[in-house]
Amino acid sequence: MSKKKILTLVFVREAGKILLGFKKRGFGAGLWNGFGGKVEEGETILQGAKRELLEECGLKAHSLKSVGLINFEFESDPTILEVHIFQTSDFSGLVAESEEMRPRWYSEESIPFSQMWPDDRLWFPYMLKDRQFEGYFLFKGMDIILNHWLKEVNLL
Ligand SMILES: Cc1cc(-c2ccco2)c2oc(N)nc2c1
Repeated sequence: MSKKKILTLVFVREAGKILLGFKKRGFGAGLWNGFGGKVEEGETILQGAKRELLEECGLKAHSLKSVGLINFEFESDPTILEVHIFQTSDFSGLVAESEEMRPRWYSEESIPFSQMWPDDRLWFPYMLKDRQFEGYFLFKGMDIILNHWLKEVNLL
């Protein structure tokens, strides 16, 4: 029976730049990514996304826009990671490093895809154009995509 884990990812955008975090430890360590993690018991996905953003980089999101939903699977593990992806430009606070993440603003023209999960270069174009999408990726290890699909959707 395959288990499902619900995770969030939040990307902060401002003036042609996007805030990424360098993951310092744990799952995805050594890669630049959005801010997020597991949704805890008793919180909504939105609450979990805002909580992780605040914990990981010090920013408080006042609103989040849903941009994507991706199911990830690893060949070696039956658990499906259901990742809810959001973006925000409606935030306050000062960017701060945490135990988990080292934040850094990147120009949208120079995103470090070679130091990110390999799926990112496939779906970032949707997010950067504010187009909503759904997708599925089957991984072998951390860096080989065995199979995937992506489709644009219109949710709202
Ligand atoms: C397999 C996988 C997982 C995640 C993830 C972990 C926590 C939230 O998302 C990814 O994030 C990105 N950008 N690609 C990813 C691939």
